[in-house]
Order: sequence, then structure tokens, then C-alpha cells
Amino acid sequence: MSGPGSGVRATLARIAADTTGSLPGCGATPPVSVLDMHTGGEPLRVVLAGWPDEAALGPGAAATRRALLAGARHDAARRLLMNEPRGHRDMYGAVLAEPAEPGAHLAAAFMHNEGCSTMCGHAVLALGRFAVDFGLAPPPPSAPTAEGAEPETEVRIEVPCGLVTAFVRRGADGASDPHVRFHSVPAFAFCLDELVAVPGYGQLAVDVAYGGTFYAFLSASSLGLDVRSSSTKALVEGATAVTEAVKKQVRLFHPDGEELAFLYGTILTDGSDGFSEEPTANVCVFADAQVDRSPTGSGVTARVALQHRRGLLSLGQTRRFESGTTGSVFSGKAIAELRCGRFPAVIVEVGGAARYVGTARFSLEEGDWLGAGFLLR
Ligand SMILES: O=C(O)[C@H]1NCC[C@@H]1O
Repeated sequence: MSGPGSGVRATLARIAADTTGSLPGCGATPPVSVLDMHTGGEPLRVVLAGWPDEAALGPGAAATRRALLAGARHDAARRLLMNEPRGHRDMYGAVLAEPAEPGAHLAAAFMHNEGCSTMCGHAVLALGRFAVDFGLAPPPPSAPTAEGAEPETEVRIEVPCGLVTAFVRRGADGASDPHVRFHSVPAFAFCLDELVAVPGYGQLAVDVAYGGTFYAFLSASSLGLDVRSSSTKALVEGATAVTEAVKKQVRLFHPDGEELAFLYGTILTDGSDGFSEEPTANVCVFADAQVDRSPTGSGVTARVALQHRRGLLSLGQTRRFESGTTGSVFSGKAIAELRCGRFPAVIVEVGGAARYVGTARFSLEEGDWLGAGFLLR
């Protein structure tokens, strides 16, 4: 018989309560603490502590992204947290830093299966909640409403493509509402109906638009596919062929700088660009054939800019966008017209729900080459 404090259940409880000790064989590398969320099914792993070279990170999101892209230690940490066995091909993460922009509450750089992106809408929705719940953005000074709810808290987040603002509500109990909205950087149509030769699929008309990052857009039907019913494998193959072809055949340009001028991926749509109360579905394939589970915040931003440019969506008119993968829905609307260099542009508001998933402390056992991170094709 085991005495009090011994036995399997007591041992498990002791391990669970011990938040500081390192695991056997893992003493040499300090553990990395993370908080996981998801927005419309798309994961977001927020690094809390233990990033190997915090001093080299910032300040500012663009500087943090540059440091992540350039540093071997940073890339090892990215692979540790994004790849198997702690993550998977489609994992997504954020590294937070002190902001450099006056008035910003935090800076965030984004990482995925290949490197680091310049914009991530699903992450901005999640980080808005995170910032409110963990005191990174102060609550508004005005009084609560009659129902006890506060007015929205503004969370200004510096991301590599610029400054974006999330709006978060808190209930009478002080907890943040999962439904968040954000205003993005100027979004614009780069080219419409550009003819691109896509090996295996023929000559296709493709739109390219910017929503914090550039995407190619086309109806999945032009590849003989359907975003709601085709297999993910077929959608990934088709979208990847388009991405590779557009990268070779369309030279991108962004008025704010060279480091924004790259194609992040391809978004296949259901072709329903004309206004409807029904949601329009799309699937985003980005980075190294990574599949977004959400409708893609930066993709919705770019799609709204395209629909507005084509005269299909007026200012203030809300359209709903559905993920072809999970069925989750974001809203999108153009709220202001402006210019981004030579491009007519719009500010887009995107809304969606972000949820908490859990926290974890990850370690790496000495000599574990697989544990350092791998991906299956
Ligand atoms: O929502 C978004 O904008 C992002 N989700 C994964 C790919 C994009 O960065």
C-alpha cells in the first residue's frame, strides 16, 4: 500500500503543481513558456518566456521580424515551437516585443512553418483579447454602460507591416469578449485579371491584392476545384502551383518598402465576389504549403479591397467570409478610402472570435535531434 503523498495520482499531482522544475535530461536548455489560442480554428502560440535571445529582438515589430529572420538561434526556437513534436506543419506563433511606434501597446512578429510574415489578422484578433486580459492595454476611462459592460478597449499593436488597432469588449465580470474587431493598414488591389501560366492548370486570370501582405486570388473552379468540398491536398497542390507561377511572373511592389513586396500565398475562393448576405468561402495556402483554418484576417482585408475596387462592395457594407476548411466566419468591411502611394486603397475592419486553448512549458532534452523540430511532407 502506498502512504499519503505517494502513489501514481499523488506523483502526477506533484509534477502538475511544479511549474519551475525542469524535466529529466532537459536541464541544459531553459524551458519556453507559451500560451495557446485559436481564432476561427487557426492556432496562435504566444511566447511568454524563455525565448533564447530576447535582447536581440526589438524594439518594434519590423526589427523583431528582421532579427527572427536573420538569427540562427531565433530560427532554432521557431522550429522548436512550430514544428513537430510540439507543433505541426500548420502551426502559427507570435513573438511579442516592446513597441517602437509612439502610442502602441505592444509589438508582435509572426512565425509559421517557413519563417516570419508581415501581417496576421487571426493573430491580431487573439492578441487584442490577450492584451486586455493580461493588462497590456488599459481599459477605457469612461464609465460602464447600464448593463455593466465597459466601452471597447483599444489595443494598438505594432506588426511588421505597420500599426493596427484591435477593439475588445469586456463583460460585467471583467472577462474579455471573444469577438474582437481590428482596423488594418491600407489595403489595395495590386493587379486585376493578370494572366499567369500555371503549369498543370493552363493560363489563368489571377488578382493580386495587399492586406498587410500580398496574396494571389482566383476562384477554385478555375483549377477544377471547390473550396468547400475538394480535398485539402488538392487545394494545397493547386494553390501552391499558382503561388509559384505568380512569384515568377508578377513583380510585386509596395510603396512603403521592399520588405513588404513578396507573395505570401494564394487564396482560392468560391467565386462569389458580388455582394450577398450569404458568406463567401475561401481557403488560404501560405508560407510552405501551410493551410489556414480561419478565413484569414489579412486575406479578408485584401479580398474586401478587391471587391471594393471592382465596385462590388461599398464603403461600410459588411460582407461575411467563411473558411472552406472549418466553416469559421470573419466579417469584413471597408471603412475609409485613401491612397497607398499610387494605389487607391481602403482601411478594412475585420471581425472574428478568438479563444484560449491552454498554456505549456516546452523543453528540449540534450541529444534529441528530432525534438529540435521536424516536419512531414
Ligand atoms: O489571419 C491571417 O491573416 C493569417 N492566418 C494565417 C495566415 C495569415 O498570416
